[in-house]
Amino acid sequence: MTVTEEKGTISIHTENIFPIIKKFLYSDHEIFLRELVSNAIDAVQKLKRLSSLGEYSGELGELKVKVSFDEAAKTITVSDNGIGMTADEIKKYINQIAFSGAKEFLEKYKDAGEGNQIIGNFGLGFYSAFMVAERVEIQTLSFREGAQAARWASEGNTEFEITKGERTERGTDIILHVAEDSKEFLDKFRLENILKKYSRFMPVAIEFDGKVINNTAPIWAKSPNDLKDEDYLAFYKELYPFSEDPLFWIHLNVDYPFNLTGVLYFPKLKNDLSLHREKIQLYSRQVFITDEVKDIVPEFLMLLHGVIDSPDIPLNVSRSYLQADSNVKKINTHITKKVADKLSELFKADRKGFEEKFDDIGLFIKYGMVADDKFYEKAKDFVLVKNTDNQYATIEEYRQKVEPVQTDKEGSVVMLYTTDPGKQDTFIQSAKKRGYDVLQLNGILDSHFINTLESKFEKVSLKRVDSDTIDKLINKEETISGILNDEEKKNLKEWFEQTLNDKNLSISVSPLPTDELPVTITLPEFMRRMQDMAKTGGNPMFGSFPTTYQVTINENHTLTQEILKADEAKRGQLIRHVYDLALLSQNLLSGSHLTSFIQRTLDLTK
Ligand SMILES: Nc1ncnc2c1ncn2[C@@H]1O[C@H](COP(=O)(O)OP(=O)(O)OP(=O)(O)O)[C@@H](O)[C@H]1O
Repeated sequence: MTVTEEKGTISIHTENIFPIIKKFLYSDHEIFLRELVSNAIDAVQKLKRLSSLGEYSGELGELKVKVSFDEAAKTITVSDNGIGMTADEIKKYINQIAFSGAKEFLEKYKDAGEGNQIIGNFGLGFYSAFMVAERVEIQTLSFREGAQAARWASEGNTEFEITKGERTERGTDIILHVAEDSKEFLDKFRLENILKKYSRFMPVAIEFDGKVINNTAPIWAKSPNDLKDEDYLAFYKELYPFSEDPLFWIHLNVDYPFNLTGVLYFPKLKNDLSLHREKIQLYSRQVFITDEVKDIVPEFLMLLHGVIDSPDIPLNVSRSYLQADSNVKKINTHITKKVADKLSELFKADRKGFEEKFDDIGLFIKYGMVADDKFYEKAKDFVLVKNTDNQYATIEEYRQKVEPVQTDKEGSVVMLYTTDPGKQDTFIQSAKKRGYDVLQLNGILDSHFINTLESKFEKVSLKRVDSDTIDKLINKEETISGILNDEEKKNLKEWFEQTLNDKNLSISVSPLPTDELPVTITLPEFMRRMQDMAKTGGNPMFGSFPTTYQVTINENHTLTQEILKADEAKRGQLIRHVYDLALLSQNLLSGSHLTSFIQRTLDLTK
């Protein structure tokens, strides 16, 4: 195994791959360091394996990778004491394999066509060194007995040279002679930052500037049995130093049919979902790949934090391809199932604790239910609803609870809800007086959640408590009799129309219980829903429909009798007054209307 000097031409057909690669990976030049450090780590781990298999009997020594730079000489060096290479191996692995990776990249690029984005983290391996170096040199000594040190150098074109090398100890130095336009990398902070970004959890010690920069045994690579809560919390702090503690976490550990490890944390969700996105980091065998996991992790799971590590996620392809990849799909399904199982387990093991956490995790669960049918199937048994007395129930528990009182004449269970207990109090109280229960559904996703529930639960509908008068809210067989004749009703309706003079009001006279307000203003459920959906991403056209409020005059109320009896002047005053009371009960009375209401009230008590 002696090194014979050689010059040669690397066998690829395209002479000018390099400028193309350089151009298209422009924004990601820094990954050269990830690739070279990964190779160095592979070389160390291969040696460890050979040693444990008994194929290498020499001393292992302190296995490590060292990154250094020399500003004056304009070099960056990645050294390892791994298996090294013989001259023949350089020819095989570097000349053929490394450069064929580059060729493959070019072919993929051609296939993808101009407009198609190629994912930045294409594993270009060794060749990526040429994104920052005008010349790359390898000094290496193989672990094999009697091996001779070898040196390889190339300028990134298709020519290379191999000569005798200088290394006296087992391992490899990759020396980059940094190009003029990449001098920014000859900087301690820059290099340290890149190393921390990509190599923070790589499995072999990496030394830079006199210290080890990585944690070689992050918790996701350990067995859950060996870990305590403190370990998970400490790791969370390590990942997100300024965040509040997470609520709980899931340790992923799959060998078959794909390889996946990781820890996913449930953060305390704030109503602004965008704050929580893009926090999952994707690794491949402890090498950081990306924190843009958009197409790898289902949308709703992106609210989770933590780490996913899988060598089975293809990274060297375009994003549209990634979504269709069968491993990615399996991984998605698996994670979704694990997350649902964990929540179900928490619910069953500690219902009270689950209820206490529900305000923080409810948003996440509902998001999952709206977005993913499989998740819905599991979550429907543990998702909770909370009523205005702050009591929690599952959907089924709640359905059973309200069924006796809140079933309408079609046999549908009508669940009532409020989006604002303060503003809708009058309506809540009148519902409660009739023995109805009212849910609080005021989260940002609740309008979608309500639609999902209605589409999945047969004979269940949800209505906002102020969407109709109490008799029609839950339309039962029983009718309340009215005390007015047709003539009186007709007059009332006309007087109201003339006095209020607003074409957005649809006025009617109805028999309501005497303890209801004389006038009730409601916005029908369907109309409000169309508006809500338009606000949160539905068809915006619905939002521009004119809003018609229903104004219902309670013919059984004593004040209505007063209106009928009053002279014209008093009648106008009373009509405005009962209408203002209706507005007031919904917190809708403001400005000059409020001022004249106060004045009128004072006049009345004179
Ligand atoms: N530091 C090193 N020590 C020993 N062998 C190395 C070292 N660096 C590279 N090699 C050899 O060169 C080969 C080609 O490296 P390259 O990084 O281009 O491809 P890869 O590591 O096989 O794949 P990829 O980087 O795309 O995951 C490696 O497979 C390895 O055999």
